[in-house]
Amino acid sequence: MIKIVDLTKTFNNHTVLNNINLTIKKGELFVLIGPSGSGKTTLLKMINKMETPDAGKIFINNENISKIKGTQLRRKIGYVIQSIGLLPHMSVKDNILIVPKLIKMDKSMAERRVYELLELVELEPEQYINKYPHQLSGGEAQRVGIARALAADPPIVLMDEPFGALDPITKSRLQNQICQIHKTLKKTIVFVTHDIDEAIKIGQRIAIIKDGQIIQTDSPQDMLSKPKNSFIATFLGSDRALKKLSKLLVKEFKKKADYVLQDEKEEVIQTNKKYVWVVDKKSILKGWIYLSENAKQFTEIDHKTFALNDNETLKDAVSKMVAQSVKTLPVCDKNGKLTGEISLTDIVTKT
Ligand SMILES: Nc1ncnc2c1ncn2[C@@H]1O[C@H](COP(=O)(O)OP(=O)(O)OP(=O)(O)O)[C@@H](O)[C@H]1O
Repeated sequence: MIKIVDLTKTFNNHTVLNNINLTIKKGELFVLIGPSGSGKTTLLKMINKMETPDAGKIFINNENISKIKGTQLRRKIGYVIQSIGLLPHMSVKDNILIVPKLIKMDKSMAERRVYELLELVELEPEQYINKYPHQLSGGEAQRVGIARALAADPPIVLMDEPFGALDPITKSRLQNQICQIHKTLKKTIVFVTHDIDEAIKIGQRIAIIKDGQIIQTDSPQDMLSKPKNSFIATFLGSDRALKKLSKLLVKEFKKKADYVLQDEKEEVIQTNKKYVWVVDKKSILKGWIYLSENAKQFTEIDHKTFALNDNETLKDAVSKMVAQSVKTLPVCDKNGKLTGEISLTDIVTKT
């Protein structure tokens, strides 16, 4: 959908982007990451013609954007920036309505859209619609910024370090929201950040840019498994094996768990296994039995704190194993029903 061909940009004899080639697929959440000054913002701004290239071309849906007027192009591309850029004298509603008004969207449809979008970014419409930017927290203002970028239903949204200034908890919530919005609306999102954890968390593909050149483009998993060179490996961090685990879900790695019914736990016989899970008649996890050569020891457990659920990551699994000093953990559904188990050996050998 967005094709960048041999793109070069120079500011005052300094080549900021050097022969960039990149294709971003339709509906993809694509992350551009790199050190400060590496040219990320400049590249983003060229996609919506806020900057013009010195050489090279950009195609959107096979159309060369040099043939499209900047103002016209920008109405079809949402743009979210770190400093948010909400107009201070306008209410939340009027800020969101800026582009719908410009494109002369039907008034009642536009107003309905404001409600829909505020709900989408999890801001209660009645509570926020008439507020002014100075009455919002940083996270709320950023969510209004996202709603505004989506107001005219653009197929592409560019996001330039949108969560850079937020505290870690708000940042994490908004990252989850962006992933959810991306899943629901299926927009093409180009997201600039210099936070590698953010890139790995939200990106379907990541391009790492350095001194105006793209060094590697890959899915987070592939990049973490096979960094192309030492710059990428350093950029990904010495804990990149753990980061890789943060992209893998328990449900994809769990295996069948052996169990006995609570009422029959006295009858457990020795096997070559060191333990067996204990469940009640409804398959709710109640504990485990440690089986040694000459003893059987039952330990009661609370599935809420001890077990994993399907949507936790393998990083969560390892962290819980370390915290609980065990090498295997049960996996339960939300009611505590045992659905499998996961072992440290499996994590180490299969990832
Ligand atoms: N309009 C401009 N005029 C002159 N130099 C510019 C202009 N815009 C950007 N630059 C320079 O181009 C280089 C790349 O800037 P850019 O903002 O694209 O980097 P970035 O990777 O987004 O950095 P950061 O992560 O710090 O935001 C920098 O050296 C910057 O000073």
